[in-house]
Amino acid sequence: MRTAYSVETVRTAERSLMARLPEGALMQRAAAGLAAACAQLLGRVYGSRVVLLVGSGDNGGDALYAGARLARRGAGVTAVLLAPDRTHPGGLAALRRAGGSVAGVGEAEELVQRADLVVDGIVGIGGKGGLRPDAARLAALSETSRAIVVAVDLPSGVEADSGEVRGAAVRADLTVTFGTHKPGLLIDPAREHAGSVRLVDIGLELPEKADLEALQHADVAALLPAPAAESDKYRRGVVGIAAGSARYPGAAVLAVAGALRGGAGAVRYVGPAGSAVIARFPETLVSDRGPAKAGRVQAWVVGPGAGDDAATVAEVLEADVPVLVDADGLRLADRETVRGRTAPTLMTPHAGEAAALLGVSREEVEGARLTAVRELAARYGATVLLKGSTTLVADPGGGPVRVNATGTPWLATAGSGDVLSGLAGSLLAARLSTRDAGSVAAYLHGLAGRYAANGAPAGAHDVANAIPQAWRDARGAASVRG
Ligand SMILES: NC(=O)C1=CN([C@@H]2O[C@H](COP(=O)(O)OP(=O)(O)OC[C@H]3O[C@@H](n4cnc5c(N)ncnc54)[C@H](OP(=O)(O)O)[C@@H]3O)[C@@H](O)[C@H]2O)[C@@H](O)CC1
Ligand SMILES: Nc1ncnc2c1ncn2[C@@H]1O[C@H](COP(=O)(O)OP(=O)(O)O)[C@@H](O)[C@H]1O
Ligand SMILES: [K+]
Repeated sequence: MRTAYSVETVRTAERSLMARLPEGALMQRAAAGLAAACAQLLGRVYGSRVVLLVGSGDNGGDALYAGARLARRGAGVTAVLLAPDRTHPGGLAALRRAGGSVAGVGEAEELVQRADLVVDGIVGIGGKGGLRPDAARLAALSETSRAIVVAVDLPSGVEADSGEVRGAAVRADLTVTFGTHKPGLLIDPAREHAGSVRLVDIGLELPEKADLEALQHADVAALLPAPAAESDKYRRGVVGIAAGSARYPGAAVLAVAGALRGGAGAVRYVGPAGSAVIARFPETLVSDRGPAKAGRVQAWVVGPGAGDDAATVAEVLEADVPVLVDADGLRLADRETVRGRTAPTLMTPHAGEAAALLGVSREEVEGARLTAVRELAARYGATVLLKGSTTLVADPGGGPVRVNATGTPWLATAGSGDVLSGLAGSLLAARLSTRDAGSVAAYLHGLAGRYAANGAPAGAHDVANAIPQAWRDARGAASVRG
């Protein structure tokens, strides 16, 4: 599991470690890791031109000590000081001793234009609010520079705890972060500013409960349902799909396509698109009765392509099994009914649907995904999976939010959300919790999107067809294969 911790937790861990170590030891560990990453990117350090953008805090100190290490290996290093009288004194002295030089903000543009490598030490976890004007100008220079840009701990200008970006922010090729990932490094829009992220271990001891978690192959492998010798289709779980309409029969077909690859033993379909579903997937159990009379299921999916069929949504929400609500179902579901359910509910909005539920704009949701997903989960008393460039899954009672890193923008294709809801519903029927079902489905769906697209456009049915490949890939990390 990859984990990320908030600034407050990082500060607490740093304080306790610093109390046990000689002064400056942590910063030396950080600077050594930073300098090594820079050297690797440069290839040849000797003779390279390095510009450090140095703010008045310890983030600037890291940049200066790393710059000193590069200068000792023959790089020409110049530090642009945002606040010359408040620059980290030890770092500045080290750079000078190593032969580095110092410049003012006025000289930054020319220096950055000629640089091979720019190191962003403007602000790290001590940054508050949007960047101040001088810092914002330096950040903007980094955006237009042809040099490699390495951010120290975080790209300056992004919010460490939320991934929000309010105004100018450095756009890095690589971010070298210390001790732990910060949530913002894994959530867009900040994630995009970070480029690749390298974690340098500085020995921090962090609590067990993280603020953000990202599943990895081995975590997914451990959660995937696998049939045992005594399994039959009912024991494996039956998922009910109440989706599609005369107008949108395709949504039903795609949700069933996802569900058939999700580990349930059988897929039951109710709704007006039965003939389209059976024509494509004859293994589906199609019922022409409503959800309450369709036969037993261990989980329901309701909403994809449902149009205005509020009655079916209400009927499904009455079932005492886990329910996944997606697409039109989100608009049609009564909030108090969802809150009052005793069995778990998983809601899967994209940013536009989340915005409508929260009464804010789509841009606001996209700019502050973490806040939006937590707020929705709290309002509905349900697990919420917020789709998009970084998919987030939040439980209503708090706890670590899951972030999915496997997706690809090729997934932004009509119907791919329907495949996801079928897949997640199937995992619910196979008895995963709403949080695990949502995050495992997002993981497999993202991976399937990569396999299906492989650098070229793919349709939603291609994504569904690639789920088994994603599943096998994730299971490859497990020790026992079935
Ligand atoms: N502690 C440790 O053990 C270790 C810490 N490490 C490193 O320390 C970093 C944290 O250092 P930090 O606490 O000094 O804060 P930092 O990120 O440099 O920023 C504060 C400075 O920025 C300024 N500033 C604030 N907001 C601003 C804005 N919007 N726009 C412009 N300026 C703004 C603010 O100015 P002030 O408000 O004081 O006027 C202040 O001077 C951390 O990210 C990691 O890199 C590593 O060495 C590992 C060991
Ligand atoms: N930029 C992106 N990067 C990664 N995944 C994306 C991106 N945009 C959309 N997706 C994914 O594609 C799927 C689209 O779902 P949705 O918006 O519900 O589409 P539809 O309603 O057409 O099925 C979701 O799983 C979402 O997370
Ligand atoms: K920085």
